[in-house]
Amino acid sequence: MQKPPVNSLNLDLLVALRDTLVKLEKEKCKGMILTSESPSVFSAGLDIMEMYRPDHNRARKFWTTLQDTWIKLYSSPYPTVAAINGHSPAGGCLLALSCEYRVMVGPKFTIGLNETQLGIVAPFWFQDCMRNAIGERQAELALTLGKMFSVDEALKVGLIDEIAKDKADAISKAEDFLDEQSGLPALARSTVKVAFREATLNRLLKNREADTKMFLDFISMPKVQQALEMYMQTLKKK
Ligand SMILES: CC/C=C\C/C=C\CCC/C=C/CC(=O)SCCNC(=O)CCNC(=O)[C@H](O)C(C)(C)COP(=O)(O)OP(=O)(O)OC[C@H]1O[C@@H](n2cnc3c(N)ncnc32)[C@H](O)[C@@H]1OP(=O)(O)O
Repeated sequence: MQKPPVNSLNLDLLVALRDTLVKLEKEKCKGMILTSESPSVFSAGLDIMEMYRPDHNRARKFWTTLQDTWIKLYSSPYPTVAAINGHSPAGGCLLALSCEYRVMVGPKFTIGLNETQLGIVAPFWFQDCMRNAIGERQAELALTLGKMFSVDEALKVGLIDEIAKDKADAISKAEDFLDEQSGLPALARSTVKVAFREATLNRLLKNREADTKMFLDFISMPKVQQALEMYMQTLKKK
């Protein structure tokens, strides 16, 4: 990802990500490493400006493109690794969680689904991804608190798989993971992957329109708009 300053996921970046994932699948990609050009941020998550005082049609397109991107990434037949070389809150954490393996550069960055802290709610499929990685108990604790994990905490709870000392080390560890996968029969590998992920995928596939409506209704609430405005001001003041 290369959208300075913080790889916030606006409609343009999501379209680019989705189209890349579609292309990789068509071209029978052997493996993908998702990382960031920024030296300190993997992705700041959804672009708050896409939710603040939104145009209804654009907001719908934004959300359905996010759903498409997640579905493509989560169900990709080829192996995927997140080389998390910076902070990874909310939607950034979702992207990492949707890969098969996570290597994160330590020690100073943070990762987690922090939505509760902003007065917004992580959608059920964000929650499902966290639950699938760290288990029901730890996911409930993390999501209700909107907890951002340090790299050590993330490793301990199973949110990431390995710690790297810098980006080059993260890429090298990610390549080791991909090398290990490359010797396996591709169809067997991808069938097992999709079997593990099917229930989570189907939950969104069967409820896409309801999920979109919930998002549009939610961001239309004056209280939510107020919370987003205050949050943007805090970020700008910083
Ligand atoms: C019942 C209801 C059910 C369902 C509801 C449905 C849906 C609701 C939607 C829920 C989903 C939300 C998922 C999300 O992803 S929300 C976004 C959460 N993201 C964050 O909280 C991250 C915020 N950013 C930061 O913490 C820091 O920026 C970060 C640590 C990433 C980097 O810090 P750094 O010091 O390097 O940079 P900053 O100076 O803070 O930022 C630089 C500029 O970038 C702007 N910025 C930062 N983050 C965002 C963002 N997410 N969107 C838009 N813009 C962002 C920041 O304001 C700075 O701008 P300038 O001051 O330079 O103009």
